Amino acid sequence: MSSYEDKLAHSSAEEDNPEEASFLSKIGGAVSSHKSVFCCGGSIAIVADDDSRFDYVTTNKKQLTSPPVILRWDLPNGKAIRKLTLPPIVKGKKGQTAIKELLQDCSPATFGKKGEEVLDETYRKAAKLDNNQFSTNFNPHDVGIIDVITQMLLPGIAKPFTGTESIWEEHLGVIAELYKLNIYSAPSGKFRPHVDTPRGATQFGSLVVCLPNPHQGGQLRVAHDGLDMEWDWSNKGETEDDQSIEWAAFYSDCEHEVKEVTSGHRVTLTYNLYVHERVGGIMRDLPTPDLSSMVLYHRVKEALASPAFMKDGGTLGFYCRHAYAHTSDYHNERLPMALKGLDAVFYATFHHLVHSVGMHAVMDDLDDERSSFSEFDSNDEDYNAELVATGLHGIQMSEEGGDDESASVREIVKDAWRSKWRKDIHWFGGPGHQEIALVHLAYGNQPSMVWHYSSAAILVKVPRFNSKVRKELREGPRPCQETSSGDQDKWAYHSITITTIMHSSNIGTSFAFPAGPVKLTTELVGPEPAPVIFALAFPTPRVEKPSCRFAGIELVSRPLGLITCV
Ligand SMILES: O=C(O)CCC(=O)C(=O)O
Ligand SMILES: [Fe+2]
Repeated sequence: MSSYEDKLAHSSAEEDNPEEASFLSKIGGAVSSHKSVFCCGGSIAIVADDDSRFDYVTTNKKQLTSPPVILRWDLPNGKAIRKLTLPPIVKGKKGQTAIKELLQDCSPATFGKKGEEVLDETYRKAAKLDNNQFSTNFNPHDVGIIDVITQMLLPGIAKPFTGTESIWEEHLGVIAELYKLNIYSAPSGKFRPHVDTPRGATQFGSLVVCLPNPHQGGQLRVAHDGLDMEWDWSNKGETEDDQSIEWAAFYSDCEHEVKEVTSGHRVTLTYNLYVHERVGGIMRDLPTPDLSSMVLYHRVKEALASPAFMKDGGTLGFYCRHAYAHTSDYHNERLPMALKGLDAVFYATFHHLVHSVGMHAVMDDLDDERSSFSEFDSNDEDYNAELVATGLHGIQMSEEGGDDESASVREIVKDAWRSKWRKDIHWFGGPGHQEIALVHLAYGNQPSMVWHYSSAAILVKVPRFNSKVRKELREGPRPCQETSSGDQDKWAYHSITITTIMHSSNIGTSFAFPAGPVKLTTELVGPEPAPVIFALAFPTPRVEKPSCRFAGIELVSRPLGLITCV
C-alpha cells in the first residue's frame, strides 16, 4: 500500500471499528489495480413501439431501450427461413414451441482445445448457430453497449500492439463481431470454466447478450486476478414488466463459465470484440471513405494533370482550420491521424495523390518584431517569410538571448527553434489557432521571458510535371516488369529496393513475399526518400509481382542470381 493509501485506511480509527476497517480494506483492494475493471454489463429494457428511443441518447433523462429481438435463421436445407421473436409473443407453452423449432435447426456447440474443435457435453452442453446461419435486428451499438465497453474496458489495452500492421497509437474504437447464437437448455446446459480462443491479434474481449427467454440458472461467472463476478439472468422475460436484454463483456484472458441451466432455455448472442483505430480512417493507406467523393480531390487531380500547374514543382501550404494542441508532445504524436474535417481531407487528398505531405509548425508573425530593428528592411532575404519548423515538435525552452543584447528576436528564434525561413510556399488561407511553441529569455538589462506561438500547417511538396508520380496519375501505374524466370526447384535472390517517402503511416507497412514479410520500421523510414535494399530468397515461379507503387512506397524488384535448392 502506498503511504497515501496507508493514511486513508488509518484515518478511520481502525482499532475502534474493525468491521469498517475490513470494508475499507476491501474497497482498497478493488481500486488498487486497474485490473479490477475486467468486465462490465447491464440490462436493456424491452419496449415495443418506442418510436422515440433515440431521442434521449444524448441526455440523462431516459434509459435506452430495445424493441423485441427478432431472430431469423436458415432451415438446414438452406431453402427457407424461420422467424422467432423474443420475448416470445405468445406466452407459456406455445411460446416455447418456437424456441424448440430453433433448437431443432441448431447443432451441438463445440469448443476449442489445443487448436481443435471438440464436442464434449460433459464440458460444454449447448446448441449453436454460426453467424452465417442467422440474422437479427439487435445491434449492441444501438443501445450504447459498445460505447460502454469502449469506456470501461478499452483504456487498459489502448496501447500499440505488436505483430499487427499498424503502429498508430489511437486504438480507441471497438468493433463487435457477431459470432454465434447459443442455447443452453435445462437440464444440464452449461459451459465449464474456460478462456475464449482469441480470433486474431486485435481481439481483446467477448460480449455475451442474453435474450429475454424464461430460464433458471445458467449464471455467467467471470474471474480475473483473484476477483470474481457473477451475472445471474434467471427469470428474465418471465413477466410482462421484467423483460430485458442482459449483457456482459470481459477481457479475453478472463476465465469464465456458464453454470448449469436448471429450467428453460438460455438464449445468447456472442460477439468477439476487436480494437481498432477510431481516428485516421481517412488517412489510412486504404482509406475508409472514398476520397474521390471529395470535390478537393478532383480539383487537385485536375491540376496535377496539367503542365500549367507547378511545372517545376513547388510547395503548397494549408494552415489547419481546427485547433490542435500541436506543440504538446502527446498531441503531435497523434497528428496527422487526429486531423478532422477539411484538415483531414486536405492532408489525405495530397497523401494519396502525391504522397509528399507533412505537418509543420509555422511562425508567421515574426515580422512584427522588425519595427524595433532598423537594420532590417523589406529588401531582406527573409522579409515576409514564414519560419517553418522541421515538423511538429514540443514546446521548446531556450536561454538564448539572455545575455546577447544585440541579437534580434528573429535570430534568437531561428537559432532556438528547429526551422527554416520559407518564402516559396503558396498558402491557402491564413494562420489559424496558435499554441505556445518557444519560450526564451529576452535581452536587455532586465531579463524577461518571451513567448512565441506557432500554427499547425500542412505542407505539400508538389512534384514536377514530368515526375513519375504525376505521370502515373495521368497514365495509370506502370506495369511491373517480369523480374525473373526459372524452374520450380530454383530459388532466386532478389534485391528489393524500397524507396520511401517519409510519412508516418508508411511505418508498419509490410510487404508479403513468399520468403516472409518485409516490414518498414522507423529505422528504415528516413526524412527524405531513400532506397532501402533487402535481399530475399523466394521460389521464382511464385514471385508475386510487387506493385510499382504502394502507398507512397516505390518497389523495384530485380533478380540477383539463382541458387539451387538442396
Ligand atoms: O453464454 C455465456 O454467458 C458465455 C458463453 C461463452 O463463454 C462462450 O461462448 O465462449
Ligand atoms: Fe467463453
